[in-house]
Amino acid sequence: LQASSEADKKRWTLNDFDIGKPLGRGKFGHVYLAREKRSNHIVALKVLFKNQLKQSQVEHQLRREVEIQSHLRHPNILRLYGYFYDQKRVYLILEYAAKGELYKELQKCKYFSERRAATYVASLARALIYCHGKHVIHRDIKPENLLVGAQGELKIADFGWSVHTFNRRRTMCGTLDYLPPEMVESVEHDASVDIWSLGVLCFEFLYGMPPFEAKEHSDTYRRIVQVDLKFPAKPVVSSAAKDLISQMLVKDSSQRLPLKKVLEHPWIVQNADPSGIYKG
Ligand SMILES: CC(C)NC(=O)[C@H]1CCC[C@H]1Nc1nc(Nc2ccc(C(=O)N(C)C3CCN(C)CC3)cc2)ncc1C(F)(F)F
Repeated sequence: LQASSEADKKRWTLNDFDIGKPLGRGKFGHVYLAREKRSNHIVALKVLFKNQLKQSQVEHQLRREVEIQSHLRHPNILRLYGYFYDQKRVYLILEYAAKGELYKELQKCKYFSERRAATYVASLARALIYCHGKHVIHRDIKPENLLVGAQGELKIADFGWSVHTFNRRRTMCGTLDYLPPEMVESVEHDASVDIWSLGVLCFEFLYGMPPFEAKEHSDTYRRIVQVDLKFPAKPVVSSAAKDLISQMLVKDSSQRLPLKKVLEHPWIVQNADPSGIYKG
């Protein structure tokens, strides 16, 4: 698509696109496969209803997130090419991830092999190092927010909702599982919240469930703030993987393993495919 410096330099309209099949439902509307007519470029078109955005007071957050997202350029971060709106809807022109939603793949496989998990964790660590380098945090990296590109590469695709779910609303409806202690206790937090969430994600990749899961929210809260980390006996997971997870799920955010050190951890070095692509 027209690589403009600002996503909104080009005035896009619906007429610029042929709309294809629906890809599924996002929180505030549907996502469609679409083709930009001039370039024949395939994209995903996310349609958000203005009245729903208004009801949930997310318009300004969406605007800020679109602003951030349109300036991020990384192979493991889903591109936002631009946006436009009409009377009732906002349309986001997004990169199409050909292999769909990672959480569905995780549900299907139950849990991933150590090589697959390590490859994904390494590519996410690289994406987060890039984001932190641009002072962008809260890339809400739970499985539901990860998509898979045509070559099997992971794409962080959460823009918008991480800010939305991140504030008090997340404690109302979104999953708590990924919240680090300082967010559960709603005290100051910084980029190290993403190290915690990556640790939670690594655990869920290997065991098929997040580490502090509990029936009641109050129990999940308690398990998080107490860092009640227990590794199940099954499936069998290497001690190197458990060591890495234990160094990321640390209550004191300043003591969490820095992302650069995550990439140097023996478990990652020995298991992650350097290309960031899991070849099975
Ligand atoms: C991160 C965010 C929270 N999630 C989302 O936005 C979700 C909400 C709905 C779709 C997805 N959003 C996107 N999805 C894709 N690709 C894609 C998705 C699904 C399939 C798939 O498995 N089917 C169509 C299958 C095909 C088989 N049938 C049976 C079921 C659906 C294949 C490719 N690319 C970009 C986006 C994006 F993000 F740009 F919008």
